[in-house]
Formats: sequence, C-alpha cells, structure tokens
Amino acid sequence: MAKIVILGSGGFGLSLAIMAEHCGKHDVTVWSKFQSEIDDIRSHGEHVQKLPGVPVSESIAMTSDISCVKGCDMLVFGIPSSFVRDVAKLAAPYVDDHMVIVNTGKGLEEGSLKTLSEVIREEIPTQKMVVLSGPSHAEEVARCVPTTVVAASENHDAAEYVQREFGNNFMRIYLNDDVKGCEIGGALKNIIALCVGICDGLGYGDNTKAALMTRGIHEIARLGKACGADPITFSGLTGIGDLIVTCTSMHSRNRRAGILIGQGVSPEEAVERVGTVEGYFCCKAAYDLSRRLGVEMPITEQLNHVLFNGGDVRLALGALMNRPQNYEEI
Ligand SMILES: NC(=O)C1=CN([C@@H]2O[C@H](COP(=O)(O)OP(=O)(O)OC[C@H]3O[C@@H](n4cnc5c(N)ncnc54)[C@H](O)[C@@H]3O)[C@@H](O)[C@H]2O)C=CC1
Ligand SMILES: O=C(CO)COP(=O)(O)O
Repeated sequence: MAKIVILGSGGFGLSLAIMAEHCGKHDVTVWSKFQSEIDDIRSHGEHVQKLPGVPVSESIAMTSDISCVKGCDMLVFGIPSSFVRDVAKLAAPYVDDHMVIVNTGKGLEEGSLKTLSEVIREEIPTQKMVVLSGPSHAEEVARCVPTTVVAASENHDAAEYVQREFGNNFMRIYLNDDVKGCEIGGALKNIIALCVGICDGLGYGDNTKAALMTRGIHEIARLGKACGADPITFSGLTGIGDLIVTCTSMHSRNRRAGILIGQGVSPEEAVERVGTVEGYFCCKAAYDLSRRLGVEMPITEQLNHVLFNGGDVRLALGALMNRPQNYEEI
C-alpha cells in the first residue's frame, strides 16, 4: 500500500484520487488550500462545479492542513500552473528524500518561462521527479474510462514506481525519459485547443481544425527541439495524443473558452466564465519563449495578438492563411 497525497481538489486532483481509490490498495489524502471547497465536497458527496455526478468516497481523506504531506510515499501536484510555485513552497518543509514527486499540471510559469516540474524542483530539490501527462480528461478518468498516459522522468525507478502504483485496468501508463518534451507538449497543446475552439465559434469547418492541429504540433515540436526535447516525443501521447483529445472534446475548457471568443466574447470574460483555461496563460509564456529562442510559431503569435492586444480573430486567421506559400516543413 502506498501513502499518496494529492495537492489540489479540483477536477484532475479528485479524478486521480478516485482512480487511485479504485485500485483498492492505497491510502489516499487530498489537500485543498480552501477548507470551504472540502466542506462543499463533503456535504454534497461530490465536487458539484468540477466533477458533477461523480461520488467522492469518504475513504478518501480530505484536509486543508498541508502537514498531511509528511511521511507520504508519493506527492502529486494537481494544481493550476499559476499556483504551483506557491503550493510547492507550502509543501517543501514536509517533503523528504524518499518521496516520489509527481506533476500533473500543464503550463509554463509566466516570467521565468520554466516548465512546472522545473518550478517544483526549484522549491523542492528532488532526484525523484515524475511528470504524469497525456490525453486524460478528468471527467473520464474519474469514471474509469480506459485512458493512457505517460510517466516521464530522468529517474527510471521513480517513473516505474508511478507506473506500478497508478496503473490499473483503466489507466495504462507508458514510460518516457524525455521530460522536457512531455511537459512542453502537454502545456502547449492548450494554445492550439483555444484556436480550434475559436474556429468552432466562428463557424469554420473541419478543414481549418485539421490544419491548426497538424501545423500546431509542428510549431510545438520546433519550440520543444530548441529547448532540448526529442522531436519524436511530440508524435506520442503527451504531444499529438493530448492535442487530439483537447481539440476534439467538449470536456476541454481551452476549447470551450475558444468557442466563446470565436462567438465574440472577450478573452478575459471567456476565461472568467470557463474557469481554469491554461492555454490563456501558456500562450503568453510560449510566445515569449519563442521570441527568446528565435523559433517561428505563427499560430501562437496570432493567438497572443488576439488574447492580449485586442487582435481580431478573423484577421488573425487571415494573417495565417496569407503567410508566404512554402514547402510543407515536417
Ligand atoms: N481537468 C483535466 O481534465 C486535466 C487537468 N490537468 C491539469 O491539472 C491542473 C489542475 O487542473 P484542474 O484540476 O482541472 O483544475 P480545476 O479548475 O478543476 O481546479 C482548480 C483547483 O485549484 C485549486 N486552487 C485554486 N486556486 C488556488 C491557489 N491559489 N492555491 C492553491 N490551489 C488553488 C483549487 O483547489 C481548485 O479546485 C491544470 O494545470 C490542468 O491543465 C491535467 C490533465 C487533465
Ligand atoms: O489536459 C486536458 C486533457 O488531457 C484537459 O484539457 P482542458 O484543460 O482544456 O480541459
């Protein structure tokens, strides 16, 4: 039996807790910064806003006391990117060397432009960092819909530990040692999902979406390569796999926010209405990173213009369509 602490009682943190509980072999505790969120979950028996209709068993312990981290075997971050550093700081005093630390958040830190596992490692120096990522909507993980993800780590034993302890009939976990590639793929696919949503909102068709997805993964891979990732990683579950699930599903908050923007709602209001829209924050960070590294990312550049400079969505698409015609770079 592993003692697992999950930081974050939002959709993904809870879905992992429910799934770990189904394995029947773990002692699972979920931490939230907000006691009111825990009280709501307990009084309704479910998280009404994030995972309606999915029961949260009383056997999953819930607390707002961060000292719950002490003595666990596996510490899982299920925290939106903007708050990861603060939560890592809170948890750090209770972490010891034997713990495996897992990041499931998808984003880049604004300003530093670091991946989230890099942010966590700055606050919690560890040799046992694992990134768990891939096509895995919380709404389906929590309902035991068969799902495949990747445990990525430079530490093979730590990745294998996560594979063994979290893997079950519904969750198949592959290993990968390209941590950078897996994290960049997971973070940047949200940018493309926002763009696909915008096309849906504008009433454009499947051709446009296929174009965005295909050219989108290429520009993500280009940035990843410049950061030292293996370009082949972007053909895998954390790259094209997660891009597909996010761009094609109405579970995706990035896609749903994009639809609102395409229908004429301002980006700020769309994010306000939908909730956690990681692509909104990641777009700015990815654009800054592309400029710092001199990597061409036309889709990200146009979305950045729409989100932060009041750019018009139709003109942004026009700018993409009217770029100089060229060979297909793959
Ligand atoms: N929902 C999904 O299907 C998946 C989400 N992820 C990633 O997991 C991360 C978390 O996403 P979700 O659980 O979906 O978010 P969510 O929107 O469902 O929940 C957000 C949670 O963050 C916590 N929170 C809010 N403000 C905070 C603060 N200042 N300090 C600490 N905690 C705070 C709250 O407990 C809140 O419930 C994101 O990076 C997301 O991209 C990854 C895979 C799938
Ligand atoms: O990352 C996800 C699925 O793998 C969830 O996507 P959204 O954050 O767009 O809901």
